[in-house]
Amino acid sequence: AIYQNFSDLPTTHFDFVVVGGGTGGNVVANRLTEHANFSVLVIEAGGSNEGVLDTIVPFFGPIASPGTPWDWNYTTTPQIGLNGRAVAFPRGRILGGSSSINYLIYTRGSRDDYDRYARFSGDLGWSWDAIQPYIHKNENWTQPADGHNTTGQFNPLFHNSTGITSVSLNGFPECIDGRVIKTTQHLPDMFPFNLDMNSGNTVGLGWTQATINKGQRSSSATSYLGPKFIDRPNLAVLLNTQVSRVISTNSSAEFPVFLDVELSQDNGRTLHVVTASKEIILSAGSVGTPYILMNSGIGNCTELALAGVPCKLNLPSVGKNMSDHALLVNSWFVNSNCTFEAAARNATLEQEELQQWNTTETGPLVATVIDHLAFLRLPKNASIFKRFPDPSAGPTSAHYEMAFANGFIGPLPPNGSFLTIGTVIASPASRGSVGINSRNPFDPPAIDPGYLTVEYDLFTMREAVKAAKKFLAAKPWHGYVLRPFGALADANSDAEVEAYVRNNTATIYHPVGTSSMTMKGADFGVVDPDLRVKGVHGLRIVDASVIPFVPSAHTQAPTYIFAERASDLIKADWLPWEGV
Ligand SMILES: Cc1cc2nc3c(=O)[nH]c(=O)nc-3n(C[C@H](O)[C@H](O)[C@H](O)COP(=O)(O)OP(=O)(O)OC[C@H]3O[C@@H](n4cnc5c(N)ncnc54)[C@H](O)[C@@H]3O)c2cc1C
Repeated sequence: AIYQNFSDLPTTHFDFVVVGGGTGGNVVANRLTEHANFSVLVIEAGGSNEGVLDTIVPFFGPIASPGTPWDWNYTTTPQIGLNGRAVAFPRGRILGGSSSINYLIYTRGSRDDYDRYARFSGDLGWSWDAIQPYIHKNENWTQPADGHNTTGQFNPLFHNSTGITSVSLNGFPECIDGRVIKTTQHLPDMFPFNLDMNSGNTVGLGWTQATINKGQRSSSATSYLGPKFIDRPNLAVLLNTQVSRVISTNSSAEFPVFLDVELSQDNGRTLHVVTASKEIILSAGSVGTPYILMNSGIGNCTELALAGVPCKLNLPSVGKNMSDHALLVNSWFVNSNCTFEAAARNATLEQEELQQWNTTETGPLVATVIDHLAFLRLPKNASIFKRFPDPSAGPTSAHYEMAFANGFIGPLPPNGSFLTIGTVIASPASRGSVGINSRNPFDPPAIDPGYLTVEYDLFTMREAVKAAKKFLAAKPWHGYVLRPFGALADANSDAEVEAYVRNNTATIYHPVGTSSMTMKGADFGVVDPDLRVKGVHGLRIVDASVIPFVPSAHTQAPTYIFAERASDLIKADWLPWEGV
């Protein structure tokens, strides 16, 4: 059941307490409550996702954040690599977490990404081959909303309908689709067509797959906590409740045991405690999880002391090692009346589209704004590799990504129709952190993603912009693309492109690694390969923060995959006789 008020909870004692009802947390809550003997409480800072239109209509993904009630509304620290700019850093604050406010793109990552996780953690269970059952447990492949013929747009060999979260191709064609695909035929060496970037090989250009169920967003709230599951008697979900700390009952012991969770429904004025008898699962995401650890005295003791927080366990990697995907939104004026702007500049048409979605769940609003993605590699002989090692996981991972949209993304300029190619550093070398400045857990953390602080990343984004220009110089775009929009118009020489990159780059919202998994016994990292927090008992982490390197992919599917395996690891510890 779902509870709004702490005082309505039938008990304050549960087997497992899951902190954060987001992407990873709701997977664990679902899988653990498959066992009638396990009681689970999920604590979520945000409110219900029910009826929140901006989080239901797939096309509205970009307006679900930033600056909305469903976003934590964080801002980064001033970024040296971005000429001192601080940028918005959205994180979902609503049941479903970031899976309720993201852009719905479904990409698993590459074989090399997972094989690197396995090597790095010393646990073969994280390898590409080993995680396949967890992809199946998560994915429910679904027909697109318009029921169109999907032959040639994906490879059915790599999909299945046995899982919980719906995934489909976009259910509405965009007017640029033909041109995008034709360009792969005109420039096959640089932009090869990839029938399915979820096959283990991400490289190439293909059709977007997205977490959409017949025209509606499929989030961890609508899927893992959907009607089939939410009424389980052993599952309780408490909304509008922020966890401030986890508390140990024997902090002087060599191995402190953390089983109490401190929480508040009024920003810290009133504090309550709930208790787990088996484990606390931290699933508060790449910002929330390390921040809860630090507020609990688990982190770099010197830094905790500066913030006035008494240290319980010196674990210096907490909050460090963040890798995120920097994004640059590049737009061009185009000669078309068939872009997003047609409706965005016409209130009547906009209303009709919403009406159509409302009545039949068809039309332009059933699709995410991105119709194609390309994951691409720098040439082997790129000059940067003389000075920097290749940070990608291997040949099936990309160095950079391009995301195609049939219009402008963001506040609309007064005139014109647009084409947008977002360029992304898919395998960045820069690293950032989540830090603590205050002993009040309800104050925001200090988020420093360190964008473009390594020269390799600047080079790669520069080459990505040049690649986008080459893409649009191909024949299919002749007569369609008119001219670059904004500062892109003046970005011609390498130096000018680099200046444009520093002045305009922000994030595509994929931070990972702030509670990184490392080998058992390693003297760095935050969790072991079974995702238990090093040096304590009672705490496990199940969210994107454990992923040691950002994959060559958008990060929701990897988070689901990690959480599905994590659920089996937890069951293996508490139900060993079931042989999971
Ligand atoms: C705007 C945006 C667009 C994105 N687009 C895409 C995309 O198109 N495709 C894709 O694959 N990925 C995308 N991502 C990334 C992807 O959604 C995330 O990587 C993934 O959802 C992270 O899952 P998580 O479980 O780690 O965290 P989350 O899903 O963010 O869950 C964390 C939960 O914990 C709660 N929480 C945090 N702190 C506390 C606390 N102290 N007390 C109680 N609750 C707390 C939060 O409110 C939240 O519900 C996007 C992300 C954003 C923000």
